[in-house]
Amino acid sequence: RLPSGSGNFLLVPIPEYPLLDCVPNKTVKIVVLGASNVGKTALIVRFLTKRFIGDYEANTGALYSRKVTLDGEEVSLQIQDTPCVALQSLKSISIYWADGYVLVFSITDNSSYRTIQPLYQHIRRIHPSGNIPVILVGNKSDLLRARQVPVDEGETLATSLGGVYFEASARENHEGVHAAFIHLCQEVIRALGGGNGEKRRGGLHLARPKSPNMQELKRRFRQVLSSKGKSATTI
Ligand SMILES: Nc1nc2c(ncn2[C@@H]2O[C@H](COP(=O)(O)OP(=O)(O)OP(=O)(O)O)[C@@H](O)[C@H]2O)c(=O)[nH]1
Repeated sequence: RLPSGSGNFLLVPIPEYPLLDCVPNKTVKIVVLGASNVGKTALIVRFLTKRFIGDYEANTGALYSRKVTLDGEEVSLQIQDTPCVALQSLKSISIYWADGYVLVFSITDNSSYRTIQPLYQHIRRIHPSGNIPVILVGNKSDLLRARQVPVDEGETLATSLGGVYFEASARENHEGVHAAFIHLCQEVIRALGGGNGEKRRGGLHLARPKSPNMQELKRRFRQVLSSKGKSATTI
C-alpha cells in the first residue's frame, strides 16, 4: 500500500464536486479504458491534481467530477476510471454513458497495446452511428529503456481509430497528460455542439466556430497549452 514517509504520495481521496453542482447542460463525460496496470488512475489523478500518486488503493472504478474552463467556458467534467478491461465485464461498467473515451496502454507493455483494438471495437458496437471522440494515450513514456511499442505504432493505431495519439508520463509530468485530456474535452464539446445527430443534447450551447478548420483548431490548442500554467482545472 502507501509507502510511509514519502511526501510525493497523495494520501487523501480526491474530493468530488457533488453532481448537483454541475454546470447545467454543459457536462463532458469521459471514460478511461485500458489494460490493468497501464496507469489509468495515475493519469486521471495527474490531470486533476497535477500530482503523481504512486501506489494506492486498488482501482474500484471511481467517478471524478470537476469543473474546468475550456476556451473561456465553464464545463463540468466527469471522468470514469475503470478497473479492468475484460470485455465481458465492460457491460457492467457505465461506458455507454460516455461522450468520449481515453484509451490507454503502456509503451512498456505490448499486450496492453493489443487490447486497444478490441476495446475500440466494443465502443463502436455501442455507438454504431456516431463519430465518438477517442484519444489514444501511450503512458509511461519515462520508461524509455523498457519501451516495447514504438511511437509510430501508436500513431498508426490512433489514426486507424480516428483519434490522436499522445505519449505521456503520469509519473514525470503534467503537460502531456493535460494536453491529452483537454484535446479530448474539446473534441467532445465539438461533437456535442455539432450536428452528428447521435449525441446532440437539447440545451447544450457551447461556442464553437461555424466551420472549424485545422488552423483554428491549432490556434485554440496552442491557447490551451500556453495557459496550462494557470491550470484548466478549478481544484
Ligand atoms: N514509470 C511510470 N509508472 C507509472 C506511470 N503511471 C503509472 N505508473 C505506475 O504503474 C502502476 C499502475 O498504475 P495505475 O494508475 O494503478 O494503473 P491502472 O491502469 O489504473 O491499473 P488498474 O487499477 O489495474 O486498472 C502503479 O504502480 C503506478 O505507480 C508512469 O507514467 N510511469
